[in-house]
Amino acid sequence: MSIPPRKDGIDDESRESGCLERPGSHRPVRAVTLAAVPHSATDVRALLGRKVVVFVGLMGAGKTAIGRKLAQLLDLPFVDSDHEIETVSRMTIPELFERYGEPEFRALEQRVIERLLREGPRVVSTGGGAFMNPHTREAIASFGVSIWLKADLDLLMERVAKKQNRPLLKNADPRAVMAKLMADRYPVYAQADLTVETRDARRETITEETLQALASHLQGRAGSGSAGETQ
Ligand SMILES: Nc1ncnc2c1ncn2[C@@H]1O[C@H](COP(=O)(O)OP(=O)(O)OP(=O)(O)O)[C@@H](O)[C@H]1O
Ligand SMILES: O=C(O)C1=C[C@@H](O)[C@@H](O)[C@H](O)C1
Ligand SMILES: [Mg+2]
Repeated sequence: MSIPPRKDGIDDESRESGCLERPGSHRPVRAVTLAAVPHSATDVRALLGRKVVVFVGLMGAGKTAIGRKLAQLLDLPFVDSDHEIETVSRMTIPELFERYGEPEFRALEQRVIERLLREGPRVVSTGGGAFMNPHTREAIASFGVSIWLKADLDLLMERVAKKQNRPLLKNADPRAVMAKLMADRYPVYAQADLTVETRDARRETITEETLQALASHLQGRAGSGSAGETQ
């Protein structure tokens, strides 16, 4: 009794040698799948040139945590705009909101981010509302590559519950506030050059995924085609 042919029509010898024969041809074709080769941080740093990497997204998405790690990989300085605002004003963000109100905070945020963008290649993590300012968006588009770190509501709420330093969430129903911010802001964040979906995974994992998305985006600009882009 002969062994019935496999359903895929590939005989065992061809499968083991990795060689298939095209129907109607006698030229063997090697059946190998080329795995995508990950880009090194050094390559990505070179592709970046003078551009600033800018993280945008909602409170708790991990802009500060992932931005800092990505900066280490790229061997670039890291600046968090919220921290920079606190340094120049010598006040905490809750104090700034309380004493001067949100519009003053937003004006200072715009000035600080514009300065950071002009100071040369670096990784900048912005505060959650920064990208909603059209002037800031324009400046980021001129000087930087923007990355939206996108997260779902449960993850954001789990993360922001740990600290009480976010004035917008000082509310009886912070989850409803966050849901409203998602509805208002996600269409604007979607204008970022890249979107990286984040989740409950190790910081190193999300950082590596971000590095690879950035590499694909920058390569797409240098050559043809791109991956991991929003638009
Ligand atoms: N991948 C991760 N795994 C575990 N914890 C994380 C991860 N990313 C961030 N966190 C934690 O979640 C919290 C929020 O992260 P982070 O401060 O980086 O968010 P953010 O986007 O900068 O928020 P904000 O806009 O309020 O500054 C922090 O306590 C941080 O340590
Ligand atoms: O989402 C926002 O509007 C904010 C986020 C924080 O990073 C701070 O910039 C501030 O609490 C406002
Ligand atoms: Mg932050």
